[in-house]
Amino acid sequence: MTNIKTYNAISSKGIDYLKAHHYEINSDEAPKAILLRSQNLHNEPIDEDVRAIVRAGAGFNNIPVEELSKRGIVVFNTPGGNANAVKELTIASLVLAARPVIGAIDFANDTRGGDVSLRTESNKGGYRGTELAGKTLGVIGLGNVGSKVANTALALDMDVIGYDPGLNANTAWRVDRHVLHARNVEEVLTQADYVTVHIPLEEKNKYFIDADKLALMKPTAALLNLSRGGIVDDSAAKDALDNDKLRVYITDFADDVLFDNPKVIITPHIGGSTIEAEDTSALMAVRQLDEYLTTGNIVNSVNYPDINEPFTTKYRVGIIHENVPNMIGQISKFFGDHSINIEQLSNRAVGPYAYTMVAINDFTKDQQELVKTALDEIPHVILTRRYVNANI
Ligand SMILES: NC(=O)c1ccc[n+]([C@@H]2O[C@H](COP(=O)([O-])OP(=O)(O)OC[C@H]3O[C@@H](n4cnc5c(N)ncnc54)[C@H](O)[C@@H]3O)[C@@H](O)[C@H]2O)c1
Ligand SMILES: O=C(O)CC[C@@H](O)C(=O)O
Repeated sequence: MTNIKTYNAISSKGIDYLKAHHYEINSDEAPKAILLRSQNLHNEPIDEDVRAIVRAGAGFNNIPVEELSKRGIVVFNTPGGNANAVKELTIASLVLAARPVIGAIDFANDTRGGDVSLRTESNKGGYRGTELAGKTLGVIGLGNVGSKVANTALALDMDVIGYDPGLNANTAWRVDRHVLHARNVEEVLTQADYVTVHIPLEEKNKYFIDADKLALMKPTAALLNLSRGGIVDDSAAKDALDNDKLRVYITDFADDVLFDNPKVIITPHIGGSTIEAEDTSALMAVRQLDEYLTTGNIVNSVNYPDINEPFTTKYRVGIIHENVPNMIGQISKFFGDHSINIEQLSNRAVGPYAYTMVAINDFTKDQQELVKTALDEIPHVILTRRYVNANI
């Protein structure tokens, strides 16, 4: 049985799927894959036998992707699996930024005893808020979460301006045509009454919202961060709040500098914490993992290109290699030189890496042995795996 090591609370739907597909979980065997949520893997040794790491979730800044890529370990995430959950908490956060709901609930509870009705009615004036309708929402990052937030805000009668230079033909269609596309982030920051960030924590996005960007925002604006700690410079946000340059800051990421500030609302990283999102993300994760381990198909990898082909031959060889010239030539020559007939060859590259999948029907034991030992010797090949079609 293939052992999968897990971290964090993975939905039982995902665990049951693995068990039903002949995997064992956290046994004494060396693990072939790791399944996790927010566990920080940066300083953890990764077992020699590990072939894949799957993040049941969107953000993968807790995984040392660059180092794993050099070892041929495929890292997956589950894009969109929890986007609706984050969207809903973002909308709740918008409401909390517009109306003093938390203070009002505390006040209502404190009126216990005596003529409750009279006391609540006569003091509720302190809990008046504003409406979202007619205000401008700025959405930074229009991916799986940001596009949903932008579209939903339109339904709340907000004007929405979005910024995402990474949109492409496949992703832009998700954004409603009534969302205004900003040419730069400054346009969003200067115009919005509410700014919400939905971008990954990559090197280039560290402290993306810093003191300079905060200074561009309206002093009456609210800032929402349900992306990651580290995307907003929390100290700069605190300064802006303390100096009345920002009205309210709502974040899903606790930070010491933010506690005990009446203008801050902190939730404990619960954006994706719904039953539905945890089930969906875990199921996506384990299906992608099983598909890779049994067929070589790569779906939703963050470090290698996706190749997802029907497995119609008896065998396949998956070759992870660097994205350099003449790899397909050398790989095809290798198969030709050893009289192995290629039924189909797929190749895709992304950044410094590429993946080649070779489909084969007639494949003798000697040839299979040769592929295992000699194909890896081609310069720039990182690793080679053979897959056998159990249905043929
Ligand atoms: N709070 C939570 O529990 C929770 C849950 C899910 C996701 N997240 C976080 O939210 C992030 C976004 O999630 P998603 O599912 O929408 O990811 P996604 O990959 O679908 O979308 C991210 C978008 O951000 C854009 N982007 C990147 N850098 C940008 C920048 N500097 N300016 C503008 N746009 C930029 C990309 O082009 C992409 O379209 C995740 O990376 C994760 O860190 C948090
Ligand atoms: O797993 C979680 O609880 C959080 C997930 C979230 O941060 C994500 O990036 O998808």
